[in-house]
Amino acid sequence: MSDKAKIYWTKVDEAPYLATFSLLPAVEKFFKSAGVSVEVKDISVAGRILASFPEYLKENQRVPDDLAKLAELVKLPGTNVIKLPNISASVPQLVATIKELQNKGYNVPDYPEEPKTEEEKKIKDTYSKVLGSAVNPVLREGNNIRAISKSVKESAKKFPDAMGLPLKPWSKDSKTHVAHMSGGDFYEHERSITAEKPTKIKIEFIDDAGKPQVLKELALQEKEVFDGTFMDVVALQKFFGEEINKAKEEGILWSLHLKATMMKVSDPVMFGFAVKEYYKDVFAKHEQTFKEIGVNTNNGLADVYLKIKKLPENKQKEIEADIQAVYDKNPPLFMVDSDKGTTNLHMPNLVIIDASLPTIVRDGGKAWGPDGKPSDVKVVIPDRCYATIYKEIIEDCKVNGQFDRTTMGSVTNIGLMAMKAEEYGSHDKTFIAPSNGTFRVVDENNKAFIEHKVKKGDIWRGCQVKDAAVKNWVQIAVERSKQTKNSTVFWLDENRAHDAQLIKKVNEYLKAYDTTGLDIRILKPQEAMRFTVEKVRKGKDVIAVTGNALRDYLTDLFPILEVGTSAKVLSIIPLLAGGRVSEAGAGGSAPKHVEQFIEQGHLRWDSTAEFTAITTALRFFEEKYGDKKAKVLADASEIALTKLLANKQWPGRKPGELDNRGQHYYFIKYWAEGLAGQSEDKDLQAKFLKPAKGLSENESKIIEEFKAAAGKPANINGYYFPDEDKLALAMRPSKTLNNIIDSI
Ligand SMILES: NC(=O)C1=CN([C@@H]2O[C@H](COP(=O)(O)OP(=O)(O)OC[C@H]3O[C@@H](n4cnc5c(N)ncnc54)[C@H](OP(=O)(O)O)[C@@H]3O)[C@@H](O)[C@H]2O)C=CC1
Ligand SMILES: O=C(O)CCC(=O)C(=O)O
Ligand SMILES: [Mg+2]
Repeated sequence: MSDKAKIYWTKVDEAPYLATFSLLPAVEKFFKSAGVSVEVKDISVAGRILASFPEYLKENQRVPDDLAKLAELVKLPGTNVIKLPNISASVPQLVATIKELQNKGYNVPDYPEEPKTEEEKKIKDTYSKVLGSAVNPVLREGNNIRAISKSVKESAKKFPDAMGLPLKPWSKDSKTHVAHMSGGDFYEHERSITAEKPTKIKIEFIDDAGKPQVLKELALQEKEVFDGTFMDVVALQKFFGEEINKAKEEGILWSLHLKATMMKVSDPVMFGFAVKEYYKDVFAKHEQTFKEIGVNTNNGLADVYLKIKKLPENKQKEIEADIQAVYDKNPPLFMVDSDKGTTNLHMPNLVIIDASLPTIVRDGGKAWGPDGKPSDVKVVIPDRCYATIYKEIIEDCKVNGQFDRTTMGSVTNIGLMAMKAEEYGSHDKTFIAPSNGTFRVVDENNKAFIEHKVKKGDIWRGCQVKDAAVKNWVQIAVERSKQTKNSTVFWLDENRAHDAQLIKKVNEYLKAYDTTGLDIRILKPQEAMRFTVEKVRKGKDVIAVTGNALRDYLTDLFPILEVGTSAKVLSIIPLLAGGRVSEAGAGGSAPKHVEQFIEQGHLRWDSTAEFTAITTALRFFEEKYGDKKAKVLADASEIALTKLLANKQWPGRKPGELDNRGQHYYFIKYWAEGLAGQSEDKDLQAKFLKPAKGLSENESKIIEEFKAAAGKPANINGYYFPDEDKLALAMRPSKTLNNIIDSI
């Protein structure tokens, strides 16, 4: 194999980070046997913080900026990355990571929430680049193909209730429903243009006294789409208030579903308004105190609990009692952890719409209440751009009942996200109106093509999509449609300004292909959901071609319904420059799994997604360079996964059951057996004969060694920045297995 044979493996956070310590040592050995080397790149929150502040660290504590390096690499033609899910950090997560690093002797600066000096402003600015969705938009330099592989789908049909949690029945009289705004939202205010030629533009704010301020200058490429919109926060808060009252009358839980991680500037602010509204009696009574101690509602109720620690005990008690009184008056909140009293409004990163909505649909419209019991729930999704898709599927379930994993079809997603498309590019173009005034987007001649009159506090957001990204997205959609002959739906709404621009492009670019005999259509998101749900209920497969946010939403929703978890999804990003990113799954980093691992020594993280990413990364070498060894390795890894699924060897939820480490063992065993059993490549066959024999003969011994280590707390001395020596020991408890792997 050529010297290009390198795979970049990302070091991330939480459960997939832990899992890597067991899986990667074996993967490195297998890859090496085909001449493929593995280079680990650290994109964890802790790693990114350390890389951002070299001047604060001792020489031996400094680390390279791996994300910046990867950002360059994904723009080169031969780059092959295996990307695992990483944290898109909220402020509370960032602060917790900083604290952990400081406690371990890394002198990184505190996060200055309200910077006063120039130095503090600089620090906050640096941290803002670590916050939120800071990795994915940078690495995803291509559009996304997320699908469920045949073997995974087959296995879900065979074992419908054993993969993830089972689907629960819906009742026709479920009171669960989606509530969204009817005006004043991003949907209503959106304005959009397509640049006819390369154009320099400015986003500016002019206050009511006429004083202008330039917020951002940027250059649009030819045929690039730019849109601007805003959320009227007075309307938003009024909407929250009304829906809180209605949920009380309806006797159901109140829940809020946003994407405060990916939409790191706009959504925490919206979240903050919900906190202020739900706990408004507390905020009214303690307004002055909260101001003095610097409570920031965007960080959730947890920030109140954190900041009141500065107050005398009796004052703390009074505030805590006032918070309790709110629960007696208001509808019960959707809970994140009812045992610990953690609510939906505790922190902005706890309930994330892509993962939270599917579980409500999966659970028959029920969500956990403060009493620890499942209950009907009001699902509040303020903005209408995407709320209607969930409305549609929930109403459909009330009429047609729960889906059936044994018969339902599959939804593949072709998601637009290349070149920071749509919401991904909005972070540095989102602004909170500093006063009443006007946001204007002007061209070189100072001619405004977008103008929004706003009130103080309104949230203004700009997005872009480059023409090359859209062209590539249409191309992938057509290719997939041709390969599968499945109905292919572009989820675009002609009544949304941005979508109207995209519809023109899609219609134009489709003309370049012979689409005879294909079913390609453009439907509004709500209608697209109706169409898709109807098809999948009949066992038909559908291709959903969507923008960035719907990519995110649908790639958790359908996999969770179809196969129990988005961890079993195959994600490939064909990079525009010619390389490939194989993403592990479509879900996140499962923080609850880490908690369980630390407390009970059981890691329930399912690595199916990593296994599929291993295969697709190897296939890249096969497809691009015709590499035979990579092909043999890829074939064997695919067969290994099929065997693993046929034997139901994925992690159970409780200690004593197979966990992530055991799952890795079986994958490695089958992979080695596959290589030893094939004759396409004699070298590989010879190399794996002995390890395959060892892995097979020692099965019961290895499983015993795993069992001996299970069920006890795992001391890894940390969460965001654990002791990696301890972690390696905890994740590799079987000496017998380690010896076999080390001998390869
Ligand atoms: N690609 C990326 O980089 C992504 C990163 N994220 C980040 O992940 C974090 C957590 O996000 P959250 O919204 O809680 O979503 P997650 O997908 O991490 O978790 C939701 C639930 O899904 C289940 N789950 C997810 N992955 C697996 C797996 N591999 N094996 C078994 N179960 C799994 C778990 O269910 P149960 O607890 O019932 O076992 C988990 O609690 C956030 O910091 C977010 O920013 C989120 C999405 C994508
Ligand atoms: O970038 C992020 O914040 C997470 C994105 C996500 O959830 C996804 O891509 O599925
Ligand atoms: Mg997602």
